[in-house]
Amino acid sequence: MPPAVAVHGLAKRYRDVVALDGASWTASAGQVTAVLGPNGAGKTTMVECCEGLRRPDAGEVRVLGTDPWHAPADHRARVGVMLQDGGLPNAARPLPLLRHLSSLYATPADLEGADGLVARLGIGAFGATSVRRLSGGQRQRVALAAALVGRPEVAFLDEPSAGLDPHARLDVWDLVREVADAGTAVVLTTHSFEEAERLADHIVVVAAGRVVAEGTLAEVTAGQRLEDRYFALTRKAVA
Ligand SMILES: Nc1ncnc2c1ncn2[C@@H]1O[C@H](COP(=O)(O)OP(=O)(O)OP(=O)(O)O)[C@@H](O)[C@H]1O
Repeated sequence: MPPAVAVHGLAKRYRDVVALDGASWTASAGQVTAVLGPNGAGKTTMVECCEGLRRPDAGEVRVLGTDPWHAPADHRARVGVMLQDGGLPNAARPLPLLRHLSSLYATPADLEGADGLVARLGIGAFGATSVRRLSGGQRQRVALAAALVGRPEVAFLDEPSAGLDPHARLDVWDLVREVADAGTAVVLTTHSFEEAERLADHIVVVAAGRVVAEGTLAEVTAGQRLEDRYFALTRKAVA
């Protein structure tokens, strides 16, 4: 089976800033792929190119076999997206928003059942509060539910657990694992070694716009701690 996400030689500049400099990696169905790298390494730019939100300058991106920049609406319906800033409308209230999004899909995920996204992510407690009044962690939970409500075949999650309290982090990890086990290719960016170690089937380390390591945890770490390997791989790029 071809990879759900295939990125080859991806390059992107913003004026005189080289954000991506020939990055190549893949992500597979049924796996959690964690993308790690220092601030400014190019992770968000890379994921945005995969989401069809940014046009690459060079290289090739295929998501479910399709070029996301030119993808039709039916492709976008197969892809879940959680942006770093949440990307939620400020005036919306979480429950009506999620119900609306759910109604756009033929076979949405369970939203309000006992084991639905609202209960799993503790959204009920603030389901009627407008997004602008939510805490950062509450917004993130709503954004994650919005990304998953359509049962996507590929889910791009930009730092899904950053800033969450320890209980919420565990809830998010359990949910992400289940979603991947059900067949979704989950691609998440993270700065957490613990998150990558506990959750990732596949790890991509990015530094200065290039992929400096890719593989299973065992392949990437080669017997070292992930943290130590990460510093060795990325130190030169941020120096
Ligand atoms: N819209 C933009 N205009 C100009 N420069 C940008 C823009 N977006 C990102 N950059 C630059 O591109 C580089 C890569 O940024 P990007 O956000 O992709 O990194 P990142 O790895 O996601 O970082 P972080 O871990 O801080 O989220 C950085 O130097 C950043 O300043």
